[in-house]
Amino acid sequence: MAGPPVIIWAQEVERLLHCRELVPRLEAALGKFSRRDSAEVIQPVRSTVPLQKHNGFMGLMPTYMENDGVLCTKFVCFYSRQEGSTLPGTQATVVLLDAEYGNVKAVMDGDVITGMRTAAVSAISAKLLMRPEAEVLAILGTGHQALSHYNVFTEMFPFKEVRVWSQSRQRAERFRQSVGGPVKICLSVEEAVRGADAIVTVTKCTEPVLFGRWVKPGAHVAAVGACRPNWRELDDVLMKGAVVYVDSREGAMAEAGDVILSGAEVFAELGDVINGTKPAHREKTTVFKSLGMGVEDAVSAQLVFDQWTDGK
Ligand SMILES: NC(=O)C1=CN([C@@H]2O[C@H](COP(=O)(O)OP(=O)(O)OC[C@H]3O[C@@H](n4cnc5c(N)ncnc54)[C@H](O)[C@@H]3O)[C@@H](O)[C@H]2O)C=CC1
Ligand SMILES: O=C([O-])C1=[NH+]CCC1
Repeated sequence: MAGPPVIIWAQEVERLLHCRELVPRLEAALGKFSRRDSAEVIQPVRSTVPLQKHNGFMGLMPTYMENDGVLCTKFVCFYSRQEGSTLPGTQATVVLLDAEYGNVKAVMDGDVITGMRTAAVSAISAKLLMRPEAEVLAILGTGHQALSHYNVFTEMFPFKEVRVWSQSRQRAERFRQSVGGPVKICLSVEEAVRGADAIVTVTKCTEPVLFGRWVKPGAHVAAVGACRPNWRELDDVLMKGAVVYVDSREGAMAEAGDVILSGAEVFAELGDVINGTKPAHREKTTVFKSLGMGVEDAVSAQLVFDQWTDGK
């Protein structure tokens, strides 16, 4: 008989999950996903339930990796909170199951996983699509994803300058104090992104905040917010002028307002580039439109579980 599930909360997940081990697993998972082989990955598009009364959504993200013996789902609730609200903007829980018995093996905090795997996938997009001589990184937004992206990007790339923009100067100051390295606070999006080689958009805005006319030709943009079909972070000029990569074509056509409303063509999935079936156009302006995938949570949770089981 199966034993009770283990519970692994945020501090433990944080201790066990590291970018250097996670990145190669995510690269492999993105490649497997893009092969569309059901023995490698079954991952339906996220089911999303509106939580109208609370101005939010619950996303359910199941994934089965038969060859790897990984069965997992994440529940993620995300909200558009009022300015000044002290309630969390995102809350996620990841559940790992035994595929043969169907019992739950582990329940773990999903916030640390969501922060780290999203930033790590954005960093993989930069590894593939950003110019190697990139020096300046601009981050738009100063919330949880901004922090995880700062940490992962500065660990993986030798940027000479990191700029940040927030709607509020106070939040930008708080962000600067919370990170381990130097950050230049910019008072406008334009000031932050002009001349930047890499731009990360991690805002909760629903209208475009990043305009193509400010973006340096050849820059790479990792667009992480705007995860609903009617939400935007990037304008049409940028979407139509760039080569657009996504994590999942089906996800992008169902959920990415920046893709759906601009009518921009999706050139490839990141997994196609990893598999060598589509080129990485580093010489052009590139956008990676990220929505987040269950397979990313599954490999992250399996890594945490394996480390936990090994008693690390
Ligand atoms: N692609 C993916 O895999 C994932 C995407 N997300 C999305 O990333 C975005 C950021 O998430 P978190 O950092 O967790 O949120 P957060 O609530 O911690 O931070 C949100 C940031 O957006 C800013 N913001 C809010 N409204 C804005 C507006 N109208 N214009 C400009 N900035 C605005 C806030 O000041 C804050 O800096 C959200 O849209 C979230 O849904 C989150 C998890 C995974
Ligand atoms: O992949 C994810 O966890 C999410 N994407 C959008 C909100 C949460």
